[in-house]
Amino acid sequence: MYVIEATNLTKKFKNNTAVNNLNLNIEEGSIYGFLGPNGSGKTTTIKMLIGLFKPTSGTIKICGETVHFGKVNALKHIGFLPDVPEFYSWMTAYDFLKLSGELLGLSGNILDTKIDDLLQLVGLQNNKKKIKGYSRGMKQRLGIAQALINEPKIIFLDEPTSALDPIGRKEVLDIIYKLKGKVTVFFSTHILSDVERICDNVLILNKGIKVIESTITELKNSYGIDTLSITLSSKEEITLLTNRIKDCSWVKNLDPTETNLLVSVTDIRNAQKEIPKIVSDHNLHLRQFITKEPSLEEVFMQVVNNL
Ligand SMILES: Nc1ncnc2c1ncn2[C@@H]1O[C@H](COP(=O)(O)OP(=O)(O)OP(=O)(O)O)[C@@H](O)[C@H]1O
Repeated sequence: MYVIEATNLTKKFKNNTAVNNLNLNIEEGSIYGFLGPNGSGKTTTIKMLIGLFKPTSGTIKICGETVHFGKVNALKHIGFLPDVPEFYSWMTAYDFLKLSGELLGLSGNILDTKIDDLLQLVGLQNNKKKIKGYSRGMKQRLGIAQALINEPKIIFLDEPTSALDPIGRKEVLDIIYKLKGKVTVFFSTHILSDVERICDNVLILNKGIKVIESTITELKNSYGIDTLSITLSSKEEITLLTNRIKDCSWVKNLDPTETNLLVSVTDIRNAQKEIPKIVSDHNLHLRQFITKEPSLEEVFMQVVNNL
């Protein structure tokens, strides 16, 4: 079942088309990576999907209910963590979640149990500090807890890891991953390794237009450039191998450094057959031969730069 459906969604700001004819069909329970460079229209899309921006044209359905700008009917299904979340800094995490729950009409033991579970989920269960003493990572984790307080079917996370250090990012990604299958996560970012770690499907947006939508594996298979890393025993051997293969049709790029050669190839099977043969024919000392999968970052750069 699709929990987010957008049809021909467009948003114009005067002459600037921030989102252009975007179609989305997002499956329940998935972690959906919404990728794009700065200014590509990610936040504008999210704001339309959650009813904060009125689309110039197009329709949106959340869990089957049409989103009408200014009406809250479909919003009961969603939670939202903005890119820069705001908190009452004098409160503790518990106080803040209690207030958030009460504003949504929750109370008593039900709310207390929910708060305990959420604090546990985001690793803030024993924290008695006021929010003003929180790190950015702790604030993002509290923001995720707040977005989940009304047991939404979908949470929208707008660049939740962008301002975090590697440890903070890992903590946030681990929490998001734990939600897999339980809540649909719509996760916008420009940090590609984060998407690679946790997302099922990705969409790449560029200048408001959907460029690609697929699984990460399909994306890498279709657009990735494979690389071979070859280690020999001397610089002379690397120079010889570089000269022998530089004109082969399957070589896209060569990057020799001392005893190592990185070869980007267009036809991995041919490269895997021919390079060991050349190494053997010239009696070179092969110390390492590794096939490196393309990273999502390389794929992204290729897709966006080829437009
Ligand atoms: N309220 C607004 N008024 C006018 N233009 C806007 C407004 N909000 C966004 N824009 C423009 O729409 C385009 C898309 O912006 P948006 O913030 O959606 O991109 P983004 O992908 O979220 O970027 P970032 O990663 O930098 O947050 C940009 O050209 C931006 O200047």
